[in-house]
Amino acid sequence: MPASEKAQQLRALVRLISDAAEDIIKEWEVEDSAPPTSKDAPRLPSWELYNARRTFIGACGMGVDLVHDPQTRLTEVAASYMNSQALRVAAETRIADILDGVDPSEGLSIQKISQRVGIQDKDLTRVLRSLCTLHIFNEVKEDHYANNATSRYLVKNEHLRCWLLVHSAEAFSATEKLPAALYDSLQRSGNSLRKSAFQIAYGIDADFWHWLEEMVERPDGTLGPRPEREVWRTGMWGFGLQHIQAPAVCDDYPWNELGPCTVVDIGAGIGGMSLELAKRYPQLRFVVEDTAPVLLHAKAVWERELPDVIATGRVQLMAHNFFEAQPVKGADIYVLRHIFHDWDDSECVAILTHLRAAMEPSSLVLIADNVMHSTAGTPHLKAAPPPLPPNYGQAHTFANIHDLLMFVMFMGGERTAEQLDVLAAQAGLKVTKVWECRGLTSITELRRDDYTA
Ligand SMILES: C[S@@+](CC[C@H](N)C(=O)[O-])C[C@H]1O[C@@H](n2cnc3c(N)ncnc32)[C@H](O)[C@@H]1O
Repeated sequence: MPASEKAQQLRALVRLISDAAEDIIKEWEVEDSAPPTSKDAPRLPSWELYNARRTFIGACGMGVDLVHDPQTRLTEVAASYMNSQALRVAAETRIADILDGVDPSEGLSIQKISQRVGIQDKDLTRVLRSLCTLHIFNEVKEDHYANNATSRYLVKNEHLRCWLLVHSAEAFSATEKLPAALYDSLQRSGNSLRKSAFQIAYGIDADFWHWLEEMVERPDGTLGPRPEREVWRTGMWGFGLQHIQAPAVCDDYPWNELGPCTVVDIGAGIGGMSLELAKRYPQLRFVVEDTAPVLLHAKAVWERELPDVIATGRVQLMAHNFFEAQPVKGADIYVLRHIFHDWDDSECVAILTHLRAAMEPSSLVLIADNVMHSTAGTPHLKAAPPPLPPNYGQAHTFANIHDLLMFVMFMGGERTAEQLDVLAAQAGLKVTKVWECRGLTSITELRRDDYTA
């Protein structure tokens, strides 16, 4: 690229960064004047903050690409797993907890940290210096460390700690086999003949979920649940789903504009999404569907959280296999949150076909999943301001990571709205709108293909 073109691009990026920064500061001030109402509920950024953030992050990322030496940048990307593993070590050894309460101007010596975590001080230094360079922890003076604003989030925060381990332990080992899982994909037709990268890495036929539920021998010789199970329960289901993946699906779809409606929550788990909707939107009724064992757990949660809703029948718990005919006919809304990304295309079409058979002309299907946005853009999603690619470039990184994570662990994956539309058409449905939500998960609305507004 000629220097004049690069200069033009760099100036445009710096302008974006500068404008976005002012918007961010304004929104920080607004946030400061209204402290969070609950420390447990995810705090949603305003749309202004959300958009300014992704513009800022995207523009910084694109600026780095523009000004960095390309060969060094490629090398850094190729070796970026080192950062992941450094953070994993810090999470496993609870370094943020060790630094809690330490004088931020003095820090704690590497020798003292090293004694607490059981790693040689000069080796641990490598880990901590890598993280400090990424603005996680502070090296306040030579070989003395303290928490900073980012690492402080990890202090006594078992949910976040486990969420980080979900992404850096088994998923890391599985990702090493991503090339192996890809390179033989043309030789094998149909997912039933293929193994996930996780299965290849662990040399097993069982899928991840069966592996996770296995009983294993503990150090004392007795049998017990795999320790990883608690990590996934605490990190994924107890935190990440609500706080990081889908913080806004109950806010950014116009639930409050629906009249009295029946929402069928398919593969609902304990019905976390319906539970949240039931608390906020009293006009909605729910059918929570999953397998019978999961519903036992769901019943206990609903009885504890919303006993009236269960007693009055505003929610019904119904055992149902989503590969069989849908028992609730003509519901207003069928919602599937975080279901499709677990399944192959043919299985998603089978699920949709059963829904199509149950739908009235006015029924809706809402698919709540990560909607992939490519750098080529799509009319379904808001495009970033130029010169950013339409998907906001590096601000979309986590979506791509998550797509690959679903693939390596479960042979699943996330889809674009266009890919969903192709599946919908095979089941007699069509994508009518994508409701973009703040966070990873958005809502794609499907209607019958004979629907006219
Ligand atoms: C990733 S979880 C999503 C749970 C929930 N929708 C949420 O967003 O919290 C997938 C759910 O699908 C359920 N599931 C898997 N296969 C199923 C089937 N054939 N029929 C019904 N539910 C199924 C699982 O039991 C699990 O609760």
